[in-house]
Amino acid sequence: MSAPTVKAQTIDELHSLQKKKSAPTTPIKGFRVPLLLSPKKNARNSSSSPSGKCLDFATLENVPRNGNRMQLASLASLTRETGPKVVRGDPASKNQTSPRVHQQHVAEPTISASDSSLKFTHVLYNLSPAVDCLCDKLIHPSIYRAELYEQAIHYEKGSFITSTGALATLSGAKTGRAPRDKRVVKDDVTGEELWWGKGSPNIEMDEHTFLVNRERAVDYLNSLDKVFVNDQFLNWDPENRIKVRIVSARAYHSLFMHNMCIRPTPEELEDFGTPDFTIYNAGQFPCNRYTHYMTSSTSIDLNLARREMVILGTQYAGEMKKGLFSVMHYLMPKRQILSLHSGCNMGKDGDVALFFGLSGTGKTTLSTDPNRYLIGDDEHCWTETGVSNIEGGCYAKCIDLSREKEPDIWNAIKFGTVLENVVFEEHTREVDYADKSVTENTRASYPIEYIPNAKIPCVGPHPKNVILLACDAFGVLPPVSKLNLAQTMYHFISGYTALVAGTEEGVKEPRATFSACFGAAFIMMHPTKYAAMLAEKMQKHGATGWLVNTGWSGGSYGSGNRIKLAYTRKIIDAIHSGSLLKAEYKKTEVFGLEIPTAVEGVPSEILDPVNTWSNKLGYKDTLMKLAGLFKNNFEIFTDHKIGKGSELTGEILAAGPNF
Ligand SMILES: Nc1ncnc2c1ncn2[C@@H]1O[C@H](COP(=O)(O)OP(=O)(O)O)[C@@H](O)[C@H]1O
Ligand SMILES: C=C(OP(=O)(O)O)C(=O)O
Ligand SMILES: [Ca+2]
Ligand SMILES: [Mn+2]
Repeated sequence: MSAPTVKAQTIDELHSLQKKKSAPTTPIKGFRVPLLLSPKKNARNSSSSPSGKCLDFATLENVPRNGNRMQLASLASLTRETGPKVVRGDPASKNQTSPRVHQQHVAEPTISASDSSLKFTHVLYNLSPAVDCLCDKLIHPSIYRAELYEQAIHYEKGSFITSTGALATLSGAKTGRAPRDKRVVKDDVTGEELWWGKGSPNIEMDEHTFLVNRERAVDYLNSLDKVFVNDQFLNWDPENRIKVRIVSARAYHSLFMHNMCIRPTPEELEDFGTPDFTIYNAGQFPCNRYTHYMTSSTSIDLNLARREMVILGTQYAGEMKKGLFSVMHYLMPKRQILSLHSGCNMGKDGDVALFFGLSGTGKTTLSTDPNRYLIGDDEHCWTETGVSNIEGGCYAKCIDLSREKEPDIWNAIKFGTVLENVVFEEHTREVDYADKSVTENTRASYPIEYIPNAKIPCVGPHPKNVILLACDAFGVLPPVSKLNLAQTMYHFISGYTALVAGTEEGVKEPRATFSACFGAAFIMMHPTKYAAMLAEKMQKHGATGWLVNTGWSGGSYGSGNRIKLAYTRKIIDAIHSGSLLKAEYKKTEVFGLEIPTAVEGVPSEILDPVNTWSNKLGYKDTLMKLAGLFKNNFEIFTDHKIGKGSELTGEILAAGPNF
């Protein structure tokens, strides 16, 4: 589970991985991305520096509750009265002669002032370098995106425009999340409310250490000439919408969150007010590993009481998205709303399906279905009235992406899309999606409206089908099984998948992962809390549970093959249409799963995995091995009750493998 890191030893090496040196075609001298901004060697001393019209950072408490002013407090140091002066706009902007500042009090320099209080930090707010208030004119999203492109290309090495117009970026040394470096402040309240200890993703830190890291991040951000501030929303359910602010140092991060969160209208931005939650992303700067609770130079720190998150030592953008998801996993259940690590789509008749699954199991691929409306690919809420997407964008894996198999995702990779860690051909700027030189975890982040069938607003009625995706690299789980409620709960709490480890390490043996609620890295309370809510909702609304293996068939990884995406799609079609509910079923040994004898468009012999293995003994051994892993994993849950009565709990315990 450790964070994927990049294979390069130096920054230059990393950057050389990104571009493929093909045989030279026509040498196009000087063909590079044109510099769209007026370059200034020393932006700080440029004409943009205002004279005397700047302000000190106020502390959070001192700031007027006013949309325009709040943002200037974003970088407040908690320990110093004076600090860098904040101005709005791009320091390199030509026409920016006297930036307007949004607070009247002018700080008197004091003898104790440090150098940082003498400098300016420019805030690019929901990116508009224009100094005038952006609220009085309609700003097209394309302008935001173009400005962020310009910032990235001009200032961030490794940023390029690909042949389809996407922004290729590098996330640096970290190319995946770092769950072991996540810390959560344990105080009187969270100590009681959250899930701590074995199996829990919440590793404790104290308030003081949080403030140490917060100060480190804020000082780093303050030392820069400019920072980006995004004010956006989470959750398409208007009654449970959360206001988030992201303060970051890179245009890449700002564009990523612009795509991933819900984008406010200019009117909403004007009335934005105080955010409910703030991220300080100082990912280029490490934490001090001698700080208490730190075990590496990376730290992702969550403080629920302060409603803040601090990121140090990782530039992987997914930390922000999934960090906010953790926050929702705390806030929503407190309102009796179930938060879900799932994709979600809806048919023409309004039938909604949820797709649960760990990373790489197919949530994004299978919820993005040209025949259905996409509600969202990764994070949802289920309330008394139905489902809502938490996000405003999608984050697709793009390793081996093909136009033919995943046309909607392919076509979404265009201007405005952030393409992380992909390799492209130097002259044509065509991306080679098969190339894993930088990482296997290559990603595309795009606004949800880039998918033609997106359902805007991203809400829908109660789900009819709950699909649990497992990518079983052992190759013993059936391609599809119909689950009763107890089995659904058993598999939901287990959260199984087995992927193959990094291919280059020559790992032959698949590695099983059990991640409670198919998202143990993100849940904040005990898994049974979410499971009980899911059981209650599925029962109430008559939803059917399904287990779909998107992994191996005909043998484990190494001898078998991954089930063809086209077959999985046929299986999913049959679930959606209701035809699979009426199929004929038989029960498997050991796992006791109900499997259909036929599915339209899928060869019947693959439906029972035993048929696909030529080595029958090998099949049985592998099946027993997996069953044992399930049993071991479930041990920590046997003492917990699900829901009010003990009946369901007993049924759930009995719903696992029997041997
Ligand atoms: N049978 C299959 N079902 C689903 N995905 C498959 C299948 N075979 C290969 N894949 C690939 O597996 C990956 C699934 O990733 P993705 O949908 O992004 O996962 P998630 O959103 O759950 O993290 C995609 O790259 C997809 O092309
Ligand atoms: C973004 C992530 O989610 P997923 O792989 O589920 O799409 C992640 O786990 O970093
Ligand atoms: Ca995802
Ligand atoms: Mn996904």
